[in-house]
Amino acid sequence: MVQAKSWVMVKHFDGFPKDSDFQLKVEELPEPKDGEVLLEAVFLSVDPYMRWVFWNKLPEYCKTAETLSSKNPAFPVGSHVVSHCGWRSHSVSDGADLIPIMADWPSDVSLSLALGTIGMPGLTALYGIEEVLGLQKNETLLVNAAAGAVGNVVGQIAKIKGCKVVGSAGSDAKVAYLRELGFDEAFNYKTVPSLEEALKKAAPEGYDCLFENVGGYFSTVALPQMKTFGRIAVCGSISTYNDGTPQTGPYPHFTMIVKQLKMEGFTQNRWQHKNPESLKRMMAWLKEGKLKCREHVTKGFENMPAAFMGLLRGDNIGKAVVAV
Ligand SMILES: NC(=O)C1=CN([C@@H]2O[C@H](COP(=O)(O)OP(=O)(O)OC[C@H]3O[C@@H](n4cnc5c(N)ncnc54)[C@H](OP(=O)(O)O)[C@@H]3O)[C@@H](O)[C@H]2O)C=CC1
Ligand SMILES: CCCCCC(=O)/C=C/[C@@H]1[C@@H](C/C=C\CCCC(=O)O)[C@@H](O)C[C@H]1O
Repeated sequence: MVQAKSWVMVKHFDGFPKDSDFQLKVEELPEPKDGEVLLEAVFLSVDPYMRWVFWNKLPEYCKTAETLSSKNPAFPVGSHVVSHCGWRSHSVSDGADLIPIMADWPSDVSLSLALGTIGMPGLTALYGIEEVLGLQKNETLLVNAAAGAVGNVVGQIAKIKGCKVVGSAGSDAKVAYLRELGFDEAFNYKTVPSLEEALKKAAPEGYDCLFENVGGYFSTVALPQMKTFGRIAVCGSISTYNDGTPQTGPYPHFTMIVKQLKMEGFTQNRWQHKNPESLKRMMAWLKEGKLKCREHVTKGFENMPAAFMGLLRGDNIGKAVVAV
């Protein structure tokens, strides 16, 4: 018998999540039956979409876990997987929801990156750029929440593709990090006197592509800065996730008509058939030093809600993860 800890939601979020919305539970797990495995979490992910998933109670939360005991030959004891079975320290799985960590994962690369650059957020960046935007060499790309898990990879891949990259982020330390990564222009959207002027100054020629992570006011100001026939990949709209009442206009349609813009929302799982090849490609970039990784690590399973709320507040530079 193993004692498993899990975080559950005891009250629906009302605006920004609070400590009292979460509760830590402890339960005894049964031994795995034939075909099952017992997993122990090594790293757990906190992601913005969990603000919604918690509410809908979808079994989506992601973690890397090690197999402790196994009655499923596909997952031998000591092997590592990405699992989607919740904010749990231990879980029993029949293997259906488990993704083995990429074969030949280098021993000097932390497994936590399977939740970040070499995982879901990295794939989001890659597919947003290649499948949605079709970004071309010498184009100018704008990305917001640029120092976060998805945004920093967006900027780095766009540089690999020979583009001019402008990033916005919410602190001077984040802006310094973007410059370190090779972004051509970066600014702190919280302290610039005018967002419109900052966007114009960074790219007087206008933007071919916008990788949209933030939405809301940022989007309203950025759209008129697009070039005619500009493309926008709507990946997220984090500035609206904690709104009690939905934000209302200005609405984008007039600008979209005048500028003849193309806007497409997406989730990265549309291209999951490409994941094995894509992850290999990104791991190669990482090993060649073309893709740098930074993480914001919170220690301790008991600190999951704090890590999650910190992410929504913008505490993280790079991917926010919890190390058990
Ligand atoms: N479509 C898809 O398949 C996926 C979409 N996403 C989306 O991509 C976006 C980025 O996710 P991810 O990289 O994991 O998260 P991040 O690591 O970027 O963390 C979230 C960041 O959002 C910024 N932020 C928080 N509140 C606001 C606000 N009110 N206005 C502007 N920025 C804010 C903060 O950075 P700062 O200090 O710069 O404000 C914070 O660090 C999210 O919108 C998410 O929902 C993520 C994964 C998959
Ligand atoms: C629900 C708000 C999602 C905001 C964008 C985002 O962060 C997407 C992340 C996806 C996530 C999808 C989760 C929920 C989507 C809607 C659920 C439903 O009702 O079907 C997960 O798939 C990982 C990211 O691709």
